[in-house]
Amino acid sequence: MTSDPVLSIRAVSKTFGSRKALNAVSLDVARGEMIALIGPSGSGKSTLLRSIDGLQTIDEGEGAISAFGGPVQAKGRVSDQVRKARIRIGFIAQQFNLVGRLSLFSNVALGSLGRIPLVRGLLGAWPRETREAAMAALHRVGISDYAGQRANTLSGGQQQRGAIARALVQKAKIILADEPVASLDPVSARKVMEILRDLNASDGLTVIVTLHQVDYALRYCDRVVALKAGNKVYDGPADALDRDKLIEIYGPEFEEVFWEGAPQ
Ligand SMILES: Nc1ncnc2c1ncn2[C@@H]1O[C@H](COP(=O)(O)OP(=O)(O)OP(=O)(O)O)[C@@H](O)[C@H]1O
Repeated sequence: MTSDPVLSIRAVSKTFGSRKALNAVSLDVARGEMIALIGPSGSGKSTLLRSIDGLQTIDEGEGAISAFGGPVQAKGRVSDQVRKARIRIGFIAQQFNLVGRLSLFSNVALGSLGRIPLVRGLLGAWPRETREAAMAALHRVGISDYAGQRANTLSGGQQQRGAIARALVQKAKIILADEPVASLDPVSARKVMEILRDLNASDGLTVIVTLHQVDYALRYCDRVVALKAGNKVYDGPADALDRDKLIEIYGPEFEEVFWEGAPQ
């Protein structure tokens, strides 16, 4: 890990009606970090991730988010340069977001849009470089055997790996994964987390992943950021997140957020 900041989040708030989903949250992320974003349901995790990708505007009047040194948004306005940042950010959602009637291969090749003309993508006339990149990405996540299969016939775990492969074809340097394992069985979930971890460790990708399973956060991530009711209540090493802190974040029922056993 180097200390180059790839993301800077400054005093970001987001209000929906009378509810403050984020309350003056600040966060710096260095290149090559793997961060778990945890917190109870409704604590603001998705809102923060979506704000980082410019998919969600933050409150007017304060706050700024930049990526790779360029602005994403500030004071309630998305920057007109947001595309420059977004092309290097891969967003992985809980519900896979593949185009069901297209093949896995086509879905992964779609990651190159933004670099090649849309019409070529729509016609499936992928340049050789894209075809090679798509197959390499499918190999990388271990599902190249399914390249020709329609996305809506793949298992959840395969679809999620496909979404990661698409981010690789996009040449993303940051992966924002919003509850990527929430709909998966434990074996598929672990595989997806291992792939994210490997992309982080071997390729130096910066990963921020929201998780409901705190044991996964502790096992796969070095740094944990916890939100509670829109406030950042923990930001530090995963191994310093002790029982008392977990009770503070989740309340006395905190053991329920562990899939495979809570620390004693
Ligand atoms: N588009 C929206 N309109 C109104 N309220 C919203 C909207 N998006 C989020 N919220 C509210 O903002 C708060 C934070 O939501 P968010 O989805 O960021 O939480 P979360 O921590 O990701 O939750 P979960 O773990 O359940 O996915 C919640 O109270 C939610 O109801």
